[in-house]
Amino acid sequence: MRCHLLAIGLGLCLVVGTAIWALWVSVENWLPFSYVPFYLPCPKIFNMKLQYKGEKPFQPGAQSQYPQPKLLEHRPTELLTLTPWLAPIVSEGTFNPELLQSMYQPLNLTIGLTVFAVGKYTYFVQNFLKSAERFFMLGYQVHYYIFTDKPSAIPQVPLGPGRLLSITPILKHSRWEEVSTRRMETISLHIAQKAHREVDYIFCLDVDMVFHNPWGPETLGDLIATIHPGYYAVPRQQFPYERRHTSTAFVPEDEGDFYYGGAVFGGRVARVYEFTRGCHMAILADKANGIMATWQEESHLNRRFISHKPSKVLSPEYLWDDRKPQPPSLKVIRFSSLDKTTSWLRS
Ligand SMILES: CC(=O)N[C@H]1[C@@H](OP(=O)(O)OP(=O)(O)OC[C@H]2O[C@@H](n3ccc(=O)[nH]c3=O)[C@H](O)[C@@H]2O)O[C@H](CO)[C@H](O)[C@@H]1O
Ligand SMILES: [Mn+2]
Repeated sequence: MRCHLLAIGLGLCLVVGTAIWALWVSVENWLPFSYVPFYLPCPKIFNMKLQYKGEKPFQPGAQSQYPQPKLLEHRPTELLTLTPWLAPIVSEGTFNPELLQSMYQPLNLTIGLTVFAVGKYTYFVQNFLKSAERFFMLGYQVHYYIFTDKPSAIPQVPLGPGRLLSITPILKHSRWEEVSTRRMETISLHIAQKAHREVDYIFCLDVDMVFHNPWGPETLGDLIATIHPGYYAVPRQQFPYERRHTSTAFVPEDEGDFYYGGAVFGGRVARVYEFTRGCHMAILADKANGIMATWQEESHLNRRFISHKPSKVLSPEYLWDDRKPQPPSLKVIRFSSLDKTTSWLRS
């Protein structure tokens, strides 16, 4: 009798258990799919096929009178001029500005420039823009894209003909690391939503910097990286790459070409879209694991440039630091970061 009762009891438990499980499975299927907001990289936009502004055929320019290039001439500069994957390294003396101007000007190109000014960093916008109006891509159409949490704090700087400025309001994140890191996400979304229809090339620059000398078409290329002024003379083992295996930005000791700065990168708008989107995905993966890379998006940028080599590399002329004396190997400083009170700015 007791055996019978036990068997019935067990059977009942089994039936009830199965019923509860079946109910849970069906309820789970009914529940709407829920994302944690940060993990949501806007799937709709990322799956869109972008219709870019239109390919410009590259045609030889009109100018034919310029100094002859000589194969046997000694090196044009003390700096390396070519990477091992045959990308040019741009520095003074490696190019003829007039020749490049005559080749690129007829193409009627539009160059985008993204700058972020969140919180107290709006303080830098005036000098950044004034200096850009003097030196950045003169003679080309330029579209400045300013991202800020305080549009009213963006000063009116007179712009030359063919030069436009648009302001996109963004949220202020409380931690400065987050502000800096989120740039990859914002830039890729902005390219997908707008910039891919408006510009041919796009540069993404820090705002706490000023132009001191011309920045022209020598900087144009598919994917552009810039050598960081702090690490151009340092062995790769000492590069401040992310060294934790748990991060997607991890770089082993025996890998890496140059240490690139997060303050200057760019290229053809389609390539910058892919690049920033890739970095953003990697940042999201880290975020999911509770990791912030050592140098935030700069660590991810460096990781990505190892597997997605830049087609052109800018020398530290294009990313200098005013606190450092100009070394004899650099003939000009074109763009340089200001000495700033970091604790005040980031507070
Ligand atoms: C020498 C040095 O230490 N360089 C690192 C530092 O550069 P920086 O000290 O140059 O970083 P930063 O303070 O300039 O921040 C990067 C940019 O983000 C924007 N911004 C940042 C914070 C903020 O509150 N509001 C705002 O608008 C702004 O455009 C700024 O130029 O930090 C970066 C973070 O990615 C990189 O790791 C750099 O390697
Ligand atoms: Mn900076």
